[in-house]
Amino acid sequence: MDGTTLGLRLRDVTLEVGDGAGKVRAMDAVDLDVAPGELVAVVGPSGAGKSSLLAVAGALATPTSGDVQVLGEDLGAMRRRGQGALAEFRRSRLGFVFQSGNLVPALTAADQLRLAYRIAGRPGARSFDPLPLLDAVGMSHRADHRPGELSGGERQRVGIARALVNDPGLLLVDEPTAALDRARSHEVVELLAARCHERGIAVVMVTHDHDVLTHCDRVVEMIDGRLAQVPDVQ
Ligand SMILES: Nc1ncnc2c1ncn2[C@@H]1O[C@H](COP(=O)(O)OP(=O)(O)OP(=O)(O)O)[C@@H](O)[C@H]1O
Repeated sequence: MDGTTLGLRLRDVTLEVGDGAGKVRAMDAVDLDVAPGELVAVVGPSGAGKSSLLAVAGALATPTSGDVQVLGEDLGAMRRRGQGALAEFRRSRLGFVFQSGNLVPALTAADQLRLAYRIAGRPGARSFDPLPLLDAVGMSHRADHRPGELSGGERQRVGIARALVNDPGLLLVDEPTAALDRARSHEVVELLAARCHERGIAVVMVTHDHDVLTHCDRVVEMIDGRLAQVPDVQ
């Protein structure tokens, strides 16, 4: 990827969901650029279209119109090559972090990462060592713990490490602090920002938590499907 390739580029993206009288414009003429190594927060009221934006950027939803480029790849063109191409792109180039970690209950922290590595189709799955990544999120001492034996903040940190196993170019993060207290929320978003800046990952983070915006490079607000920059929210 050259220096000018954006992590995410949305142009005039509209997404209509539902049918007939229930049809809703979840995204309305949205433009957004996210550079490599930039953490952009998306705020806005419930139902504004924030999750829809993540779904479109993550190739999980097809926009009604407009252009979506991820890491220089046109998702529309990729979709025309087939769902297999999109799924492969998602597995190999994108990372997702969900509310409360979304971990597999039966697996240890280390095995969560091993499984993700295998699913991502990375080479040498047998010899993959999850410890450096767990260490990077301050969790190597909990490598053998299952999610039920971890705190909310610890689960979220494992979720972040898991999202990084495929070395994603674009990380999509949905309400990472929803289950956390204030101190843990800061810790988790600080960690995301550090990883984003160190590794040059473009990050889009949906949040209701205005406390953590100070760690973000830029904040945009969605209202009724439309996106606006938020000046000086920090
Ligand atoms: N499958 C669907 N069918 C009909 N309407 C939908 C569907 N999915 C989303 N919507 C509507 O699209 C709009 C945007 O939803 P979205 O989930 O993107 O909002 P959000 O900003 O993420 O909300 P929240 O903060 O509550 O998670 C809402 O009005 C929602 O009700």
